Amino acid sequence: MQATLFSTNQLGFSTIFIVIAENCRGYSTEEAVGRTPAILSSGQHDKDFYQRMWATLNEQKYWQGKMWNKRKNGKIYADWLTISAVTADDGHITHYVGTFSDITSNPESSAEIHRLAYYDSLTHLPNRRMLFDRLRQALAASSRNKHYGALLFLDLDNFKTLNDTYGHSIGDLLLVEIAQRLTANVREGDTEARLGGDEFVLMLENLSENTQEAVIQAGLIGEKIRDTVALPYIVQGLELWCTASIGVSLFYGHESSVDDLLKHSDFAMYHAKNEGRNGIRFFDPEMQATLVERSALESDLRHALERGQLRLYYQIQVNNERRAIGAEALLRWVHPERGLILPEQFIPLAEKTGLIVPIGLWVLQTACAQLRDWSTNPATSSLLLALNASALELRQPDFVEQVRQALSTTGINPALLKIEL
Ligand SMILES: Nc1nc2c(ncn2[C@@H]2O[C@H](COP(=O)(O)OP(=O)(O)OP(=O)(O)O)[C@@H](O)[C@H]2O)c(=O)[nH]1
Repeated sequence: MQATLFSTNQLGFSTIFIVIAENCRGYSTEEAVGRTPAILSSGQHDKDFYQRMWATLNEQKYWQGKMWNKRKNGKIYADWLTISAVTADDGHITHYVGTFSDITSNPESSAEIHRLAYYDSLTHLPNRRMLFDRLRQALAASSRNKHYGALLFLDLDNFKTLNDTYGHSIGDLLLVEIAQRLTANVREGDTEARLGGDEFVLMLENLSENTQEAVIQAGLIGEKIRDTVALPYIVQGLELWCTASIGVSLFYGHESSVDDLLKHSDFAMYHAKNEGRNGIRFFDPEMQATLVERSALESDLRHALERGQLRLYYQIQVNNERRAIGAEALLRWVHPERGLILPEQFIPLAEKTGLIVPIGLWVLQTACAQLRDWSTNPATSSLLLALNASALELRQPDFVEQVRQALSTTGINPALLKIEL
């Protein structure tokens, strides 16, 4: 344990700063004498901390506690600080004397030092340094497993106005709430970090091996994050609204450096700001085009049902004697501009957006209606009809009820309907 004795005048300025060890936190005796202990200040303690310390010192003439300090080389460490106020005969404080003892090697302090070095003290999210470490590991993992990853750069919109309107401490509380929402909305294993100010980064790993799919995955997660951030917040009884602009770049192995990736996402985020904020922008123009195309398709898909653009085609199945024994219902989307769209192009989108549930219900009702029509004709009345349902539909709590209702409304023989996963 290294101890350093110091003495200051009433205003806290050092008159003597005696360095017992040869080298005090990197400062030589010549450098330290005449300076205040504030040269060791790490910026980790807020105004309140110092106010409380001075109040105790002046009232009780004594204070001791742990203080996070900074060495000359910038490294943060823990000191145990003991200060006594020295008084004259009439009781007024003439100066202070104290000792610093380096307690960095205490296990508890080491853990805290790690936290200070790698985590943001306001939100407790990983900081820039931790993000860069994780990003380096993620690039190495991506180069091994050949899966894409993505870096999403979020900057809150007009946060300065919010700070100016409600005050910095409300702004701080909002930043904490936003950090919690980010954490709740990504998968375990993904990293959410605060770079500082109103800037956050999400690092997604293990996206698809296929570029287009990875773009769509990152775009969907970006949209989910954007929508989640935009929901209202209640902070100290105030209802606050805040949106974020998001820039995205994908990574694949070591194709780009860590610095470049962050720059790319930042650059894309500025594009999102310029386009009116509360938006998502990919760094790569082709990826952006994929995202725009997917968004257009999604918005069209939302209307496809009500506009009667979905069709069920029936592929007849025959037995060895080439007699029809059943049929499989095949779903197609007849898009007014794009023509016939196959399920593999729109079912994943329907599943990700939840549209699969109303679409699945339509398929079920349409298939049952078809069976009812077939039941009136002896040539088709015993045909078995098979249709596909997605796992998401089966997980709906009212799925069984919906099937029961479709059967009873149409009055068909349930044995003729086959639902395949
Ligand atoms: N409450 C709080 N505010 C911070 C903190 N760090 C930075 N800020 C403030 O966050 C604001 C960031 O503003 P900018 O991102 O530059 O601008 P903006 O108002 O968000 O506008 P756009 O980014 O252009 O949408 C500034 O007013 C900073 O003072 C912090 O830790 N707490």
